[in-house]
Amino acid sequence: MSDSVVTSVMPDSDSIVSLIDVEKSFGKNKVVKNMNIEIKEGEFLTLLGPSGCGKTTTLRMIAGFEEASCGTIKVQGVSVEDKEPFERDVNTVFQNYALFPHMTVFDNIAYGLKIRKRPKEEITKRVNEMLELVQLKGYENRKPDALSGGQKQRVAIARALINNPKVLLLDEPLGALDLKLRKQMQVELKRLQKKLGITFVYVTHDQEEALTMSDRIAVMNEGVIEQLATPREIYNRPLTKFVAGFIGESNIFDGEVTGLEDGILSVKTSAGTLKVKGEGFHVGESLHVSIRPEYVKVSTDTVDGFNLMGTIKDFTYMGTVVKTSVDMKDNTEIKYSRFEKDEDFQEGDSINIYWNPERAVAIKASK
Ligand SMILES: Nc1ncnc2c1ncn2[C@@H]1O[C@H](COP(=O)(O)OP(=O)(O)OP(=O)(O)O)[C@@H](O)[C@H]1O
Repeated sequence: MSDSVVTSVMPDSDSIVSLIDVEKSFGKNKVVKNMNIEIKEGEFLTLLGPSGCGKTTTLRMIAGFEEASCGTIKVQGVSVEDKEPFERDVNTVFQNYALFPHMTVFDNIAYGLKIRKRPKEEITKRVNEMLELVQLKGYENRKPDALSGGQKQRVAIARALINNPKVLLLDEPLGALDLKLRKQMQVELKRLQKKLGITFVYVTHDQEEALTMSDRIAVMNEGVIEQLATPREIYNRPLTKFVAGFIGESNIFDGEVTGLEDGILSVKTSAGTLKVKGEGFHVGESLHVSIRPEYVKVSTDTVDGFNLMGTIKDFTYMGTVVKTSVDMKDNTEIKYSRFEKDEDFQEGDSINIYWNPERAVAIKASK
């Protein structure tokens, strides 16, 4: 991976979990490659990426359910290779809740303290605190079967939190919930994490969920971290073509630098010429340019530095925004979005596309 990704890793001093050159292979299949992450105490860090990119495997290595093929994993500065999962100061919440079906809510939550043989009064007090925390007071005598998906997940979270872990590992914890409940639980979980100050390492393939909840996101692709940064940075300054395409919606062009002036690059693409702000590029260099649909502007006149002509294909009403698709001469499609339909234009109209070059992102072709 690039140097710039490595330098965005936080210093070791305030990290609670460190992955240093961690790799994992199943047979000949290397599914996690050269992974370096420093997770800070109290941080909400999300591993985000498409199915099969190695998120769960990474989480399972931190938890101790999977052994790293090489590299070092530290929790609170101490290497955990030789420690069993229960000896690590981490707890895991799974997508399928993994509750004990024959036990009541109370007993499920109490489980971690019971196996540690804590006094009865302490267990009752702590379980009641947890019930309050996850808003399940009154449900203590129910069995998991008599709970909704959201309630089951709250029990799973309470059960994981009762031991006061330093780090909570969450593997797609909201994956089984319907959209509305999922959104509600996202807010609840984030609030809970802030309130308790516990470090969360969260796995999801849902980019919107990651953007909403995380302090930082590690975007993974084929076992590699492509970018590790804040949601805002990831959204506004994607470092690779993959990140630009995976997070939110983007129009992505492949092109070549034909000129540069005051930090603005002129770029030739098969759809036409365009402008983008970019540093560290030279004339003749290949690159990708990414522009979000909300920043694309249209005009009947040509705009200085741009020669992106297209024909409006259709308008799609998306609820809050109207998305317009434009056919370009190279058979690619550019999308732009507005809160309301642009009354000046109709399907079939020829238009010029342009944008503020500072809103577009120049990405090195090697990435
Ligand atoms: N025990 C195993 N044996 C062999 N291959 C495995 C094993 N566990 C995972 N893999 C493979 O490792 C790769 C990464 O899997 P992993 O579950 O970490 O991906 P993921 O990003 O969490 O995906 P998803 O979002 O679908 O859960 C996949 O190709 C998977 O098939």
